[in-house]
Amino acid sequence: MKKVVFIANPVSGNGKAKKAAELSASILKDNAFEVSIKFTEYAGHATTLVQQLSSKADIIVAVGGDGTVNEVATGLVGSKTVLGIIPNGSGNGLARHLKIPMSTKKAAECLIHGKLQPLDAPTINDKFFFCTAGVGFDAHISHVFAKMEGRGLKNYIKAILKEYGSYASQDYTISLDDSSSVNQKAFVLTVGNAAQYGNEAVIAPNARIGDGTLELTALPQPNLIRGAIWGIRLFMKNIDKDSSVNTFRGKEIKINNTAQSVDGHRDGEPDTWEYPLLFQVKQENQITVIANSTLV
Ligand SMILES: Nc1ncnc2c1ncn2[C@@H]1O[C@H](COP(=O)(O)OP(=O)(O)OP(=O)(O)O)[C@@H](O)[C@H]1O
Repeated sequence: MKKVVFIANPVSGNGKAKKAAELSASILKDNAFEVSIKFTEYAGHATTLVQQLSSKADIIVAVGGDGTVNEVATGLVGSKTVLGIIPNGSGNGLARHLKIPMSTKKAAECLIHGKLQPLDAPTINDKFFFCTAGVGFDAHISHVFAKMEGRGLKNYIKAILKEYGSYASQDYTISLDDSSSVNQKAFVLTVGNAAQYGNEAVIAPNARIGDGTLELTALPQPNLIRGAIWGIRLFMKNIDKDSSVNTFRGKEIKINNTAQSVDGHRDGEPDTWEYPLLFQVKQENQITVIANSTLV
């Protein structure tokens, strides 16, 4: 009998994780899986729980958003235990990339009938990310959003509209693998392991989760019209086709700036890093995830 542990973040998705964990656990139990549920008690707890439990489980399922998925997946690096996801956040970028349904019942069925896929575990200055990470306006928004009361898409859009006019592009130098560096003035620099931020907003359309490379998308300072076009292109999944946008690809991406440190984001959660920034994929860190399709 396969052993499945659900790790649910009770604060994700405005508190709906308990119900989602219980419903999905009961569906797996009815299909002859041995199930248990653990709830996180603080930020970072999911990684500790996974490190304690992974040797006793076949599958560990993150019930939450990308922040919870990040913590569970981080704990799985170096183990053979498979990652499952019951999406319960506001963006659910990695779950959407994996075509996992947003309905809890269907996502639970996907845990039973889905396909195993290799998932790279890239790092930014030695901290893992699985979906996207980067610096610039989106990272700034993740820091502003973290200080707001309440979460959800509505608050996220509120933060974007409030900060848009006052945020200025920065000068960066970018080097890929062993190549020489290029100078890039950018409003947003996002590194994709998976393609999207969440909510089907695709910032790195050619990112593939198990191909051992990262895709960097650089957006210059936009005017209002350009910003609106990018908004449409994110959802049309073709931001890379815009003539103002530069994309880069590598196993190792270095980003530097004259500042000492920078506010970044890892899988949508705010983080602060020292320059130079090193985004890196290593084959030995790859884990396995349950997807709804092989086209990831
Ligand atoms: N018990 C807890 N109390 C407070 N914070 C927690 C707890 N468990 C986990 N967290 C933190 O909650 C944060 C948000 O979690 P998560 O990203 O899963 O949900 P979300 O913000 O609703 O979804 P999304 O990232 O898709 O917007 C994570 O950074 C995680 O570390």
